[in-house]
Amino acid sequence: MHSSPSSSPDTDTALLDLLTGPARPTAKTILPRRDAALDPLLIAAAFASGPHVTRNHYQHDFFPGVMLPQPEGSWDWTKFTGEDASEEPQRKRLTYVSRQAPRRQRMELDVSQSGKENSGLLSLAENIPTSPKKRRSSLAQATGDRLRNKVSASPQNTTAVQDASSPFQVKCMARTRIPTPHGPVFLHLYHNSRDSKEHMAIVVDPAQFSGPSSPDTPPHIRSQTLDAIWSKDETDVDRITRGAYVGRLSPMSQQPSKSPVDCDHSRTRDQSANTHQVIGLSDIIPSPLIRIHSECFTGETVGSMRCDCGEQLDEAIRLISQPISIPSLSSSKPTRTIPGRGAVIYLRQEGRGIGLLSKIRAYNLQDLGHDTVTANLMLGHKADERGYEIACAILRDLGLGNPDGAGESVRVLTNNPDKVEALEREGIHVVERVPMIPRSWKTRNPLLMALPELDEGHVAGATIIGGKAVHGEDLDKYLRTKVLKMGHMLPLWMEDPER
Ligand SMILES: Nc1nc2c(ncn2[C@@H]2O[C@H](COP(=O)(O)OP(=O)(O)OP(=O)(O)O)[C@@H](O)[C@H]2O)c(=O)[nH]1
Repeated sequence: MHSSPSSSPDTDTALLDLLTGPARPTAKTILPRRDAALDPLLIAAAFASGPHVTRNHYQHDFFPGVMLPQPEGSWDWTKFTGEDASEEPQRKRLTYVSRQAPRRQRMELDVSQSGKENSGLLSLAENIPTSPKKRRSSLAQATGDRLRNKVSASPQNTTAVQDASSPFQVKCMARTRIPTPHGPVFLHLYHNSRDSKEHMAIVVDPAQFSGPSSPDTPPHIRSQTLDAIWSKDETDVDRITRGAYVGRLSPMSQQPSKSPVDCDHSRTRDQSANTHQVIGLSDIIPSPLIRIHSECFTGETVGSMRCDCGEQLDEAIRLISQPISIPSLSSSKPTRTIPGRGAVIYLRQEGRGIGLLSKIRAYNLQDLGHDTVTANLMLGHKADERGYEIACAILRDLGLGNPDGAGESVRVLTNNPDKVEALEREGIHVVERVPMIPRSWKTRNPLLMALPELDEGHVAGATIIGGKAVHGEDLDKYLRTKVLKMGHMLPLWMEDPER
């Protein structure tokens, strides 16, 4: 506002007040500061009542916020309630709900229960504590003999690892059909009595959609524990809902599977084996192709190019799904083709068993120049902390790897010699190791580029399911470390880029 030359300052102020109202009194005008900043400790001590308040109360946060690193006097005193210090502070109690059955109940698993359908493994496996490393030995030792007896008493309901020192069981809780870019698979979810993780089996066996197996076809790959009758009260709908059905499930087709005791899985397999012996079919039908795969969230879900795990999972399903040509036994019959068959056992052991948290830290150490192995060691882990006992129990449940019992030998997709050794140690009969050559190596290595199986469709792209080949500095380093430090059986062809 401009004041007119004729107006006085008083008139101007009066006019201003008229238009805007009188100036508000400020805190400064009402309560002028007379003193220095107050010491919050002194004030807290003044408010505290009784001699029981000592200086230790300050150290133990008796006066919340007083000890926080704030400028002196800046603590918000409106938060101070002035409560009697002799009273216990009211703490909000959280309610913890345990998924674990009481210890007494877990330990009471008895041979006497073994005749009872659905009594043992289900409750045991569903109530396994979440820290398997600490609990493993005590639970296994305490219940060892009882569980072993139990398994032998009801073989159709559980599949046990045959290692007497650490007996445990697996049970297929549910199965469903999953369509993939490579064809349909059956996803099986397993519980086990050693850890609380949901390990899985991805079974490739599309022949199951075409009806029961016949003497001149390989046996279907099915879970014995899934097909078992779990309880007397179980209805057909219950069985179908958990995946115990045959053929292709649809609104028009809903046929529950029979218990292995009734149709006898083992007999079916034995019969097939016998038939194979007579006509020599087992010699010409290759053993099912399997892969034991360890979870890799970064590689499989995020599409990380630090490793080739996503690609390996995809490649394994692709290779297992490839149709199999069977030469004819008689000259009058033509060569025939049967659908590919096998399984990926998907183990929840992220980061070679060290877990996702440690793996993420290991990646940062790798960025600092360390390789996969030294990064693990620097974090106090072993280079590889995985175990394969659960995988073997799942294989057995699926009738794989145990030709002496009711199963078939297997071919294993891996470059890792430790895996083959671990499977054989557990009694899995491996007839062949099939190498997993990284897709990018097939496209970049001049020696491998001529491979007839090289799929033109898999040239460049992402690493996740249905993806293509990728390569990069991190991945090259990762693969080199596998070959040079972990003994993976891959033909190393590229120069060390850091030289
Ligand atoms: N600790 C750690 N784990 C990793 C790293 N990269 C991938 N992994 C994990 O390694 C596991 C896969 O292991 P691989 O060595 O690729 O495969 P393998 O199963 O031993 O060998 P192959 O059968 O030949 O593929 C998964 O659990 C991944 O999460 C890494 O840099 N550090």
